[in-house]
Amino acid sequence: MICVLEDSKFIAGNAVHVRVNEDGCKRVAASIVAEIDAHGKRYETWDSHELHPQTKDTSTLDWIFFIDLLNFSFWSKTDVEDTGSHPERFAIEYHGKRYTGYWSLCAAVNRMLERGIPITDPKFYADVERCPNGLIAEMFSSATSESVPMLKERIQVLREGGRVLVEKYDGSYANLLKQCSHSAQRLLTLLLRDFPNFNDTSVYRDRNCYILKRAQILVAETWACFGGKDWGRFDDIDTVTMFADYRVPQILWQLECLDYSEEFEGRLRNHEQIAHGDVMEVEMRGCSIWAVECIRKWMPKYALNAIEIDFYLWDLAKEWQSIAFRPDNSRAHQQIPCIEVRSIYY
Ligand SMILES: Nc1nc2c(c(CN[C@H]3C=C[C@H](O)[C@@H]3O)cn2[C@@H]2O[C@H](COP(=O)(O)O)[C@@H](O)[C@H]2O)c(=O)[nH]1
Repeated sequence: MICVLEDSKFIAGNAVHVRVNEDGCKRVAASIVAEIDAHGKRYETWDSHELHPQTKDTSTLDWIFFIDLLNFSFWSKTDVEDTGSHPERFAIEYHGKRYTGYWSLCAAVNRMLERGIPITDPKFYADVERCPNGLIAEMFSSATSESVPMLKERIQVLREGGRVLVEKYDGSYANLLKQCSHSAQRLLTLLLRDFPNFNDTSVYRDRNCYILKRAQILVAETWACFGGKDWGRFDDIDTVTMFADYRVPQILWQLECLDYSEEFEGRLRNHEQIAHGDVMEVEMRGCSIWAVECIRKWMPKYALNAIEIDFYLWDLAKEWQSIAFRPDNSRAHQQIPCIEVRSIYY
């Protein structure tokens, strides 16, 4: 039985280097409530992002699956200040604009589709003859001197994802969804059973803990893209947790929802590359999931689920990154580097 929530509660209850700050979570809950009072719900804006597909059909499903196979590790060793716009950090040029981070992935995929290459069709990217490694490398051809991180691993993950969809689900994500009876937990179970690359777990104090960042964001983007209906209908969507990436923990610390030990904060500020599975990394990821659950419980006025809070925090983190808050006396304006872990899981 998969239970990310129970595992994150276990991690948060035993963590030494990361602490969930209830007062900070309460303050953030109040600020999200104020934001919704003023501007309405944010997650309903999935379509508003210019690089997200506007059509709502099975090709959109295959776009989302393709993206969430590759949705990991875009942080840059070149852009040390993490401005997102360092002139030499890996970037994809598309329609005259440069995209970095997660958006570079979306731009790279859309650029291929516009060239008439069916890159998101599982039958295509599973086929080494029709879709050789060089074509995938070409998809990620950078506008700068830095190339996409982990290209070799991205190709391996793509081949596995495409092969399993072809062999078990007749070459489409839609057929996988059809076997889930509108259950997010059923989808997570099938993803873990059939696609090893989604198996994002870590051992913490001898317990195997599920984190499942890319598997859960796949559910969430499917749900958000289709507005919770049709292909996006999941009757248990509220059981999906926040997705433990490297961007949301950063803003959770800035918003004082997470507190770090001096040792962990020092490792982050020294830009130490940390191994996936390091105890402090697992504590950061588990406590981030638990912090969002704490924010949720302080919002009786709006029954937001963890996905909606996550999307709000991620979009806010990207806004703050773009205006590069300079350090001032409040922690909210201090930058803290994202954790530097190279992993196919986030
Ligand atoms: N927890 C969480 N992690 C998310 C996202 C998204 C994209 N979400 C968009 C879609 C709908 C929403 O409204 C957002 O606009 C990407 N990531 C992760 O971040 C990292 C990339 O960061 P950077 O290098 O700075 O771009 C990488 O691990 C990637 O997997 C999210 O929403 N939540």
